[in-house]
Amino acid sequence: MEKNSTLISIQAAQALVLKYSSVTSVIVEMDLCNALDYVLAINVISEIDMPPFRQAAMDGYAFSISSAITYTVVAEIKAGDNANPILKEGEAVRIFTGAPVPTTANAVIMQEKVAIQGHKMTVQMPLVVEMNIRPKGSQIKRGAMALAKGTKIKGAHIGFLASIGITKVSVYAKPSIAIVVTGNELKAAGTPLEYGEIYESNGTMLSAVLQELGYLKTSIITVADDYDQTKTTLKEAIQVHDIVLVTGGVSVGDYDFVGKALKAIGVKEIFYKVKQKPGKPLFFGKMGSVSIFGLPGNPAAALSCFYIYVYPLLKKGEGATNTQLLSIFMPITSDYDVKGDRAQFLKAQIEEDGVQILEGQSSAFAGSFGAANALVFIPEHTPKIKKGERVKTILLPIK
Ligand SMILES: Nc1nc2c(c(=O)[nH]1)N[C@H]1C(S)=C(S)[C@@H](COP(=O)(O)OP(=O)(O)OC[C@H]3O[C@@H](n4cnc5c(N)ncnc54)[C@H](O)[C@@H]3O)O[C@H]1N2
Ligand code: MOO
Repeated sequence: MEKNSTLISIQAAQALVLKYSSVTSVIVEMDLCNALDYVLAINVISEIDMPPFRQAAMDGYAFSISSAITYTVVAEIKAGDNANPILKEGEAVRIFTGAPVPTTANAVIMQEKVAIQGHKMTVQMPLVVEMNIRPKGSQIKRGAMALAKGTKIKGAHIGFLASIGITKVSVYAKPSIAIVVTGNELKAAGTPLEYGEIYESNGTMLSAVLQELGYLKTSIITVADDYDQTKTTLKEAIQVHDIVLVTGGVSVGDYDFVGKALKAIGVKEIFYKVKQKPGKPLFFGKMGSVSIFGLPGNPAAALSCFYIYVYPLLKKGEGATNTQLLSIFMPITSDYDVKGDRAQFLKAQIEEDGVQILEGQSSAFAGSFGAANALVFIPEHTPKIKKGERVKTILLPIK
Protein backbone atom coordinates (compact mmCIF):
# COMPACT_ATOMS: atom_id res chain seq x y z
CA MET A 1 0.00 0.00 0.00
CA GLU A 2 1.63 3.22 -1.06
CA LYS A 3 0.94 6.39 0.83
CA ASN A 4 0.56 8.46 -2.30
CA SER A 5 -1.49 6.11 -4.45
CA THR A 6 -3.82 8.03 -6.72
CA LEU A 7 -7.46 7.93 -5.74
CA ILE A 8 -9.51 5.81 -8.11
CA SER A 9 -13.16 6.30 -9.03
CA ILE A 10 -16.00 4.44 -7.35
CA GLN A 11 -16.89 2.70 -10.63
CA ALA A 12 -13.30 1.55 -11.15
CA ALA A 13 -13.09 0.30 -7.57
CA GLN A 14 -16.38 -1.62 -7.88
CA ALA A 15 -15.25 -3.14 -11.17
CA LEU A 16 -11.96 -4.28 -9.61
CA VAL A 17 -13.75 -5.93 -6.69
CA LEU A 18 -15.85 -7.92 -9.13
CA LYS A 19 -12.89 -8.72 -11.36
CA TYR A 20 -11.00 -10.18 -8.42
CA SER A 21 -13.87 -12.17 -6.96
CA SER A 22 -15.48 -15.34 -8.20
CA VAL A 23 -18.38 -17.67 -7.61
CA THR A 24 -17.70 -19.86 -4.60
CA SER A 25 -16.33 -23.16 -5.83
CA VAL A 26 -17.00 -25.25 -2.74
CA ILE A 27 -20.30 -27.10 -2.96
CA VAL A 28 -21.71 -28.82 0.10
CA GLU A 29 -24.69 -31.08 0.60
CA MET A 30 -26.82 -30.07 3.53
CA ASP A 31 -30.08 -30.88 5.21
CA LEU A 32 -32.90 -28.91 3.60
CA CYS A 33 -34.00 -27.58 6.99
CA ASN A 34 -30.62 -25.86 7.44
CA ALA A 35 -30.40 -24.44 3.92
CA LEU A 36 -32.09 -21.07 4.49
CA ASP A 37 -30.20 -18.24 2.74
CA TYR A 38 -27.79 -20.61 0.99
CA VAL A 39 -27.55 -20.53 -2.78
CA LEU A 40 -28.46 -23.67 -4.64
CA ALA A 41 -25.47 -25.06 -6.56
CA ILE A 42 -27.22 -27.91 -8.41
CA ASN A 43 -30.76 -27.91 -9.88
CA VAL A 44 -33.28 -29.82 -7.78
CA ILE A 45 -35.33 -32.28 -9.85
CA SER A 46 -38.61 -33.55 -8.50
CA GLU A 47 -38.73 -37.30 -8.02
CA ILE A 48 -42.49 -37.34 -7.61
CA ASP A 49 -45.62 -35.87 -9.13
CA MET A 50 -47.10 -33.21 -6.88
CA PRO A 51 -49.83 -33.80 -5.98
CA PRO A 52 -48.99 -37.49 -6.20
CA PHE A 53 -52.66 -38.39 -6.91
CA ARG A 54 -55.83 -36.62 -8.08
CA GLN A 55 -56.64 -34.64 -4.97
CA ALA A 56 -59.92 -33.20 -3.69
CA ALA A 57 -59.68 -29.41 -3.35
CA MET A 58 -62.89 -29.09 -1.30
CA ASP A 59 -64.84 -30.85 1.40
CA GLY A 60 -67.86 -32.31 -0.40
CA TYR A 61 -68.83 -35.20 -2.66
CA ALA A 62 -67.05 -36.96 -5.53
CA PHE A 63 -68.87 -38.70 -8.36
CA SER A 64 -68.94 -39.20 -12.09
CA ILE A 65 -71.16 -36.57 -13.73
CA SER A 66 -74.30 -38.07 -15.27
CA SER A 67 -77.63 -36.72 -16.44
CA ALA A 68 -78.99 -37.29 -12.91
CA ILE A 69 -78.86 -34.57 -10.27
CA THR A 70 -79.28 -36.90 -7.29
CA TYR A 71 -76.57 -39.39 -6.28
CA THR A 72 -76.38 -42.11 -3.64
CA VAL A 73 -73.52 -41.66 -1.16
CA VAL A 74 -71.88 -45.09 -0.80
CA ALA A 75 -68.62 -44.42 1.07
CA GLU A 76 -66.41 -41.83 2.69
CA ILE A 77 -62.79 -40.91 1.86
CA LYS A 78 -60.76 -38.60 4.03
CA ALA A 79 -57.22 -37.20 3.61
CA GLY A 80 -54.66 -39.97 4.01
CA ASP A 81 -57.09 -42.81 3.16
CA ASN A 82 -55.70 -45.40 0.79
CA ALA A 83 -59.03 -46.00 -0.98
CA ASN A 84 -60.08 -45.98 -4.61
CA PRO A 85 -63.64 -47.34 -4.70
CA ILE A 86 -65.18 -48.10 -8.08
CA LEU A 87 -68.27 -45.89 -8.39
CA LYS A 88 -71.21 -46.96 -10.50
CA GLU A 89 -73.32 -44.45 -12.37
CA GLY A 90 -75.37 -42.44 -9.88
CA GLU A 91 -73.04 -43.16 -6.94
CA ALA A 92 -71.00 -40.64 -4.98
CA VAL A 93 -68.55 -40.69 -2.09
CA ARG A 94 -68.33 -38.23 0.76
CA ILE A 95 -64.85 -36.69 0.38
CA PHE A 96 -62.65 -34.23 2.25
CA THR A 97 -60.02 -31.73 1.14
CA GLY A 98 -56.70 -33.42 0.37
CA ALA A 99 -58.23 -36.90 -0.06
CA PRO A 100 -57.60 -39.02 -3.19
CA VAL A 101 -60.46 -38.72 -5.66
CA PRO A 102 -61.62 -42.12 -6.96
CA THR A 103 -60.42 -42.83 -10.49
CA THR A 104 -64.05 -43.40 -11.44
CA ALA A 105 -65.12 -39.89 -10.29
CA ASN A 106 -64.71 -36.79 -12.46
CA ALA A 107 -66.08 -34.06 -10.21
CA VAL A 108 -66.04 -32.90 -6.61
CA ILE A 109 -68.84 -30.64 -5.48
CA MET A 110 -68.44 -28.58 -2.32
CA GLN A 111 -70.79 -29.51 0.47
CA GLU A 112 -72.35 -26.03 0.55
CA LYS A 113 -73.73 -26.66 -2.97
CA VAL A 114 -75.70 -29.84 -2.34
CA ALA A 115 -78.83 -30.90 -0.48
CA ILE A 116 -78.59 -34.04 1.63
CA GLN A 117 -81.38 -36.37 2.55
CA GLY A 118 -80.26 -39.57 4.21
CA HIS A 119 -77.85 -41.20 1.72
CA LYS A 120 -79.10 -39.08 -1.16
CA MET A 121 -77.14 -36.06 -2.34
CA THR A 122 -78.70 -33.62 -4.81
CA VAL A 123 -76.44 -31.18 -6.65
CA GLN A 124 -77.54 -27.55 -6.70
CA MET A 125 -75.15 -26.00 -9.21
CA PRO A 126 -74.01 -26.61 -12.79
CA LEU A 127 -71.30 -29.27 -12.99
CA VAL A 128 -68.02 -29.05 -14.87
CA VAL A 129 -65.81 -32.04 -15.57
CA GLU A 130 -62.83 -32.25 -13.14
CA MET A 131 -64.19 -29.43 -10.99
CA ASN A 132 -62.49 -29.10 -7.57
CA ILE A 133 -59.97 -31.82 -8.43
CA ARG A 134 -56.26 -30.98 -8.40
CA PRO A 135 -54.79 -33.07 -11.22
CA LYS A 136 -51.90 -35.41 -10.38
CA GLY A 137 -48.61 -33.56 -11.03
CA SER A 138 -50.39 -30.23 -11.58
CA GLN A 139 -47.96 -28.39 -9.30
CA ILE A 140 -44.89 -30.22 -10.57
CA LYS A 141 -44.32 -33.37 -12.60
CA ARG A 142 -41.85 -36.09 -11.75
CA GLY A 143 -38.58 -35.30 -13.56
CA ALA A 144 -39.28 -31.57 -13.79
CA MET A 145 -36.99 -28.94 -12.27
CA ALA A 146 -38.23 -27.86 -8.88
CA LEU A 147 -35.63 -25.20 -8.11
CA ALA A 148 -32.90 -23.80 -10.31
CA LYS A 149 -29.23 -23.57 -9.49
CA GLY A 150 -28.42 -20.02 -8.36
CA THR A 151 -31.60 -19.56 -6.34
CA LYS A 152 -31.08 -18.13 -2.87
CA ILE A 153 -33.16 -20.42 -0.70
CA LYS A 154 -36.04 -18.74 1.12
CA GLY A 155 -38.52 -20.19 3.59
CA ALA A 156 -41.11 -20.75 0.84
CA HIS A 157 -38.55 -22.70 -1.23
CA ILE A 158 -37.85 -24.94 1.75
CA GLY A 159 -41.58 -25.56 2.08
CA PHE A 160 -41.95 -26.42 -1.61
CA LEU A 161 -38.92 -28.73 -1.66
CA ALA A 162 -40.14 -30.43 1.52
CA SER A 163 -43.51 -30.98 -0.21
CA ILE A 164 -41.83 -33.03 -2.91
CA GLY A 165 -39.85 -35.08 -0.40
CA ILE A 166 -36.45 -33.42 -0.75
CA THR A 167 -34.33 -33.78 2.39
CA LYS A 168 -30.90 -32.65 1.17
CA VAL A 169 -29.74 -29.91 -1.19
CA SER A 170 -26.37 -29.02 -2.71
CA VAL A 171 -25.46 -25.43 -2.02
CA TYR A 172 -22.48 -23.17 -2.31
CA ALA A 173 -20.51 -23.09 0.93
CA LYS A 174 -20.72 -19.72 2.60
CA PRO A 175 -17.45 -17.90 2.96
CA SER A 176 -15.97 -17.72 6.41
CA ILE A 177 -15.42 -14.09 7.22
CA ALA A 178 -12.98 -12.56 9.70
CA ILE A 179 -13.67 -9.10 11.01
CA VAL A 180 -10.41 -7.72 12.37
CA VAL A 181 -10.90 -4.58 14.43
CA THR A 182 -7.81 -2.51 15.11
CA GLY A 183 -7.14 0.20 17.63
CA ASN A 184 -5.66 0.72 21.11
CA GLU A 185 -8.67 2.81 22.01
CA LEU A 186 -11.19 0.00 21.60
CA LYS A 187 -12.82 -1.51 24.64
CA ALA A 188 -15.45 -4.21 24.77
CA ALA A 189 -18.82 -2.96 26.01
CA GLY A 190 -19.56 -3.98 29.58
CA THR A 191 -16.54 -2.37 31.21
CA PRO A 192 -16.22 1.34 32.11
CA LEU A 193 -14.23 3.47 29.70
CA GLU A 194 -10.90 4.97 30.69
CA TYR A 195 -10.07 8.44 29.35
CA GLY A 196 -9.26 8.11 25.60
CA GLU A 197 -11.10 4.84 25.13
CA ILE A 198 -14.22 4.12 23.11
CA TYR A 199 -16.41 1.06 22.86
CA GLU A 200 -15.69 -1.31 19.98
CA SER A 201 -18.64 -1.28 17.63
CA ASN A 202 -17.47 -2.01 14.08
CA GLY A 203 -16.96 -5.70 14.71
CA THR A 204 -20.34 -6.08 16.36
CA MET A 205 -22.02 -4.02 13.63
CA LEU A 206 -20.45 -5.82 10.65
CA SER A 207 -21.11 -9.22 12.16
CA ALA A 208 -24.78 -8.25 12.68
CA VAL A 209 -25.13 -6.87 9.16
CA LEU A 210 -23.56 -10.03 7.74
CA GLN A 211 -25.96 -12.07 9.82
CA GLU A 212 -28.83 -10.02 8.37
CA LEU A 213 -27.64 -11.08 4.91
CA GLY A 214 -27.41 -14.74 5.90
CA TYR A 215 -23.67 -14.96 6.61
CA LEU A 216 -23.25 -16.53 9.99
CA LYS A 217 -19.67 -17.80 9.77
CA THR A 218 -17.96 -14.73 11.13
CA SER A 219 -15.34 -14.19 13.78
CA ILE A 220 -14.39 -10.90 15.36
CA ILE A 221 -10.70 -10.50 16.11
CA THR A 222 -9.32 -7.52 18.01
CA VAL A 223 -5.80 -6.21 17.58
CA ALA A 224 -3.96 -3.27 19.12
CA ASP A 225 -2.15 -0.60 17.11
CA ASP A 226 1.07 -2.57 17.05
CA TYR A 227 2.84 -3.45 13.83
CA ASP A 228 4.02 -6.95 14.74
CA GLN A 229 0.73 -7.92 16.34
CA THR A 230 -1.19 -6.54 13.37
CA LYS A 231 1.00 -8.57 10.98
CA THR A 232 0.62 -11.82 12.93
CA THR A 233 -3.12 -11.37 13.43
CA LEU A 234 -3.80 -10.56 9.79
CA LYS A 235 -1.65 -13.44 8.58
CA GLU A 236 -3.52 -15.90 10.79
CA ALA A 237 -6.90 -14.47 9.80
CA ILE A 238 -6.05 -14.77 6.09
CA GLN A 239 -4.89 -18.38 6.51
CA VAL A 240 -8.23 -19.61 7.85
CA HIS A 241 -10.85 -17.36 6.26
CA ASP A 242 -12.17 -16.63 2.76
CA ILE A 243 -12.79 -12.95 3.35
CA VAL A 244 -11.07 -10.65 5.82
CA LEU A 245 -12.64 -7.31 6.72
CA VAL A 246 -10.24 -5.11 8.64
CA THR A 247 -11.54 -1.90 10.17
CA GLY A 248 -9.43 1.05 11.18
CA GLY A 249 -5.73 1.65 10.76
CA VAL A 250 -5.96 2.11 6.98
CA SER A 251 -5.32 5.83 6.90
CA VAL A 252 -2.03 7.68 6.95
CA GLY A 253 -1.45 8.13 10.69
CA ASP A 254 1.75 6.93 12.35
CA TYR A 255 -0.20 4.18 14.10
CA ASP A 256 -2.18 3.06 11.04
CA PHE A 257 -0.35 -0.23 10.55
CA VAL A 258 -2.82 -2.16 8.46
CA GLY A 259 -1.48 -1.24 5.02
CA LYS A 260 2.14 -1.85 5.97
CA ALA A 261 1.29 -5.14 7.65
CA LEU A 262 -0.77 -6.40 4.70
CA LYS A 263 2.05 -5.58 2.33
CA ALA A 264 4.62 -7.30 4.56
CA ILE A 265 2.66 -10.55 4.65
CA GLY A 266 2.29 -10.60 0.88
CA VAL A 267 -1.21 -9.27 0.25
CA LYS A 268 -1.47 -7.89 -3.29
CA GLU A 269 -2.94 -4.40 -3.35
CA ILE A 270 -5.72 -4.13 -5.93
CA PHE A 271 -6.61 -0.58 -4.98
CA TYR A 272 -6.16 1.83 -2.13
CA LYS A 273 -8.12 5.06 -1.77
CA VAL A 274 -11.28 5.85 -3.63
CA LYS A 275 -12.63 9.25 -4.67
CA GLN A 276 -15.61 9.07 -2.35
CA LYS A 277 -17.04 10.30 0.91
CA PRO A 278 -17.17 8.53 3.24
CA GLY A 279 -14.59 5.83 2.83
CA LYS A 280 -11.70 7.55 1.06
CA PRO A 281 -9.01 5.31 2.57
CA LEU A 282 -10.67 2.05 1.47
CA PHE A 283 -8.21 -0.75 0.66
CA PHE A 284 -8.87 -3.92 -1.33
CA GLY A 285 -6.34 -6.67 -1.80
CA LYS A 286 -5.94 -10.36 -2.53
CA MET A 287 -3.81 -13.12 -1.13
CA GLY A 288 -4.43 -16.25 -3.15
CA SER A 289 -8.18 -16.62 -3.25
CA VAL A 290 -8.73 -14.61 -0.06
CA SER A 291 -10.23 -11.14 -0.44
CA ILE A 292 -9.10 -8.53 2.05
CA PHE A 293 -10.84 -5.23 2.63
CA GLY A 294 -9.31 -2.48 4.73
CA LEU A 295 -12.41 -0.56 5.77
CA PRO A 296 -12.14 2.84 7.43
CA GLY A 297 -12.35 2.87 11.21
CA ASN A 298 -15.14 5.43 11.28
CA PRO A 299 -18.25 3.28 11.77
CA ALA A 300 -20.54 4.92 9.19
CA ALA A 301 -17.73 4.94 6.62
CA ALA A 302 -17.05 1.25 7.29
CA LEU A 303 -20.71 0.38 6.80
CA SER A 304 -21.05 2.45 3.61
CA CYS A 305 -18.02 0.70 2.16
CA PHE A 306 -19.46 -2.62 3.23
CA TYR A 307 -22.68 -2.05 1.25
CA ILE A 308 -20.98 -0.57 -1.82
CA TYR A 309 -18.01 -2.95 -2.14
CA VAL A 310 -18.25 -5.98 0.15
CA TYR A 311 -21.91 -6.71 -0.63
CA PRO A 312 -21.23 -7.09 -4.40
CA LEU A 313 -18.33 -9.45 -3.63
CA LEU A 314 -20.63 -11.60 -1.49
CA LYS A 315 -23.30 -11.59 -4.22
CA LYS A 316 -20.77 -12.58 -6.86
CA GLY A 317 -19.70 -15.44 -4.59
CA GLU A 318 -23.33 -16.57 -4.56
CA GLY A 319 -23.34 -16.68 -8.35
CA ALA A 320 -25.70 -13.68 -8.64
CA THR A 321 -25.68 -11.74 -11.90
CA ASN A 322 -26.96 -8.54 -10.26
CA THR A 323 -24.33 -7.90 -7.68
CA GLN A 324 -24.95 -4.26 -6.80
CA LEU A 325 -27.68 -3.11 -4.49
CA LEU A 326 -30.85 -2.11 -6.30
CA SER A 327 -31.11 1.61 -7.01
CA ILE A 328 -33.86 3.89 -8.23
CA PHE A 329 -34.07 7.60 -9.04
CA MET A 330 -36.22 9.55 -6.58
CA PRO A 331 -36.90 13.25 -5.91
CA ILE A 332 -35.26 14.62 -2.77
CA THR A 333 -37.63 16.15 -0.25
CA SER A 334 -35.61 19.30 0.50
CA ASP A 335 -32.69 21.34 -0.85
CA TYR A 336 -29.28 19.93 0.06
CA ASP A 337 -25.93 21.74 0.11
CA VAL A 338 -23.21 19.27 -0.76
CA LYS A 339 -20.02 19.54 1.27
CA GLY A 340 -16.82 18.87 -0.64
CA ASP A 341 -16.04 17.72 -4.15
CA ARG A 342 -15.85 13.95 -3.69
CA ALA A 343 -18.73 11.72 -4.81
CA GLN A 344 -20.80 10.91 -1.76
CA PHE A 345 -23.03 8.30 -0.29
CA LEU A 346 -25.51 9.97 2.05
CA LYS A 347 -27.64 8.15 4.57
CA ALA A 348 -31.25 8.70 3.60
CA GLN A 349 -34.78 7.62 4.26
CA ILE A 350 -37.31 6.88 1.56
CA GLU A 351 -40.63 8.51 2.30
CA GLU A 352 -43.94 8.70 0.46
CA ASP A 353 -43.06 11.86 -1.47
CA GLY A 354 -39.39 11.15 -2.10
CA VAL A 355 -36.11 10.56 -0.38
CA GLN A 356 -34.95 12.57 2.62
CA ILE A 357 -31.25 13.02 3.31
CA LEU A 358 -30.78 12.49 7.02
CA GLU A 359 -29.06 14.64 9.61
CA GLY A 360 -25.78 13.33 11.07
CA GLN A 361 -23.79 12.47 7.94
CA SER A 362 -20.45 12.37 9.78
CA SER A 363 -18.65 9.15 8.99
CA ALA A 364 -18.00 8.81 12.71
CA PHE A 365 -21.74 8.60 13.52
CA ALA A 366 -23.33 5.20 13.17
CA GLY A 367 -26.64 6.34 14.69
CA SER A 368 -28.11 7.91 11.56
CA PHE A 369 -27.48 4.68 9.66
CA GLY A 370 -30.07 3.09 11.90
CA ALA A 371 -32.71 5.47 10.57
CA ALA A 372 -31.60 5.01 6.95
CA ASN A 373 -33.16 2.62 4.48
CA ALA A 374 -31.20 3.98 1.53
CA LEU A 375 -28.02 5.73 0.49
CA VAL A 376 -28.31 8.69 -1.85
CA PHE A 377 -25.46 8.84 -4.33
CA ILE A 378 -24.20 12.31 -5.21
CA PRO A 379 -21.74 12.44 -8.13
CA GLU A 380 -18.51 14.39 -7.64
CA HIS A 381 -18.54 18.20 -8.10
CA THR A 382 -22.24 18.54 -7.31
CA PRO A 383 -22.55 21.80 -5.32
CA LYS A 384 -26.26 21.80 -4.49
CA ILE A 385 -29.33 19.70 -5.06
CA LYS A 386 -32.71 21.34 -5.26
CA LYS A 387 -35.84 19.91 -3.68
CA GLY A 388 -37.60 17.69 -6.23
CA GLU A 389 -34.42 16.87 -8.17
CA ARG A 390 -34.14 13.16 -8.82
CA VAL A 391 -31.20 11.48 -7.16
CA LYS A 392 -29.82 7.96 -7.38
CA THR A 393 -31.18 6.18 -4.33
CA ILE A 394 -29.53 2.92 -3.37
CA LEU A 395 -31.84 0.62 -1.43
CA LEU A 396 -30.25 -0.93 1.63
CA PRO A 397 -30.81 -4.66 2.11
CA ILE A 398 -32.23 -4.33 5.60
CA LYS A 399 -34.89 -6.45 7.25
N1 LIG B 1 -4.10 13.13 7.68
C1 LIG B 1 -5.19 12.46 7.33
N2 LIG B 1 -5.96 11.95 8.31
C2 LIG B 1 -7.05 11.26 7.99
C3 LIG B 1 -7.41 11.07 6.63
C4 LIG B 1 -6.57 11.59 5.63
O1 LIG B 1 -6.81 11.46 4.44
N3 LIG B 1 -5.46 12.25 6.05
N4 LIG B 1 -8.57 10.43 6.34
C5 LIG B 1 -9.61 10.47 7.34
C6 LIG B 1 -10.68 9.63 6.97
S1 LIG B 1 -11.67 10.19 5.73
C7 LIG B 1 -10.97 8.48 7.63
S2 LIG B 1 -12.34 7.57 7.20
C8 LIG B 1 -10.17 8.00 8.72
C9 LIG B 1 -9.88 6.53 8.52
O2 LIG B 1 -8.88 6.17 9.33
P1 LIG B 1 -8.56 4.70 9.73
O3 LIG B 1 -9.27 3.75 8.86
O4 LIG B 1 -7.11 4.59 9.83
O5 LIG B 1 -9.28 4.54 11.11
P2 LIG B 1 -8.77 4.88 12.57
O6 LIG B 1 -7.94 6.07 12.54
O7 LIG B 1 -8.23 3.66 13.16
O8 LIG B 1 -10.17 5.20 13.22
C10 LIG B 1 -11.00 6.23 12.78
C11 LIG B 1 -12.06 6.48 13.82
O9 LIG B 1 -12.86 5.36 13.96
C12 LIG B 1 -12.85 4.86 15.31
N5 LIG B 1 -12.86 3.39 15.29
C13 LIG B 1 -11.91 2.62 14.77
N6 LIG B 1 -12.22 1.32 14.92
C14 LIG B 1 -13.40 1.28 15.55
C15 LIG B 1 -14.22 0.24 16.02
N7 LIG B 1 -13.89 -1.04 15.83
N8 LIG B 1 -15.37 0.54 16.63
C16 LIG B 1 -15.72 1.86 16.82
N9 LIG B 1 -14.98 2.89 16.39
C17 LIG B 1 -13.82 2.63 15.80
C18 LIG B 1 -11.56 5.39 15.85
O10 LIG B 1 -11.54 5.46 17.23
C19 LIG B 1 -11.46 6.74 15.18
O11 LIG B 1 -12.24 7.68 15.86
O12 LIG B 1 -8.97 8.69 8.81
C20 LIG B 1 -9.11 10.12 8.74
N10 LIG B 1 -7.84 10.73 8.99
O1 MOO C 1 -13.60 9.10 4.02
MO1 MOO C 1 -13.72 9.11 5.82
O2 MOO C 1 -14.48 7.66 5.53
O3 MOO C 1 -14.96 10.27 5.47
O4 MOO C 1 -14.44 9.52 7.34
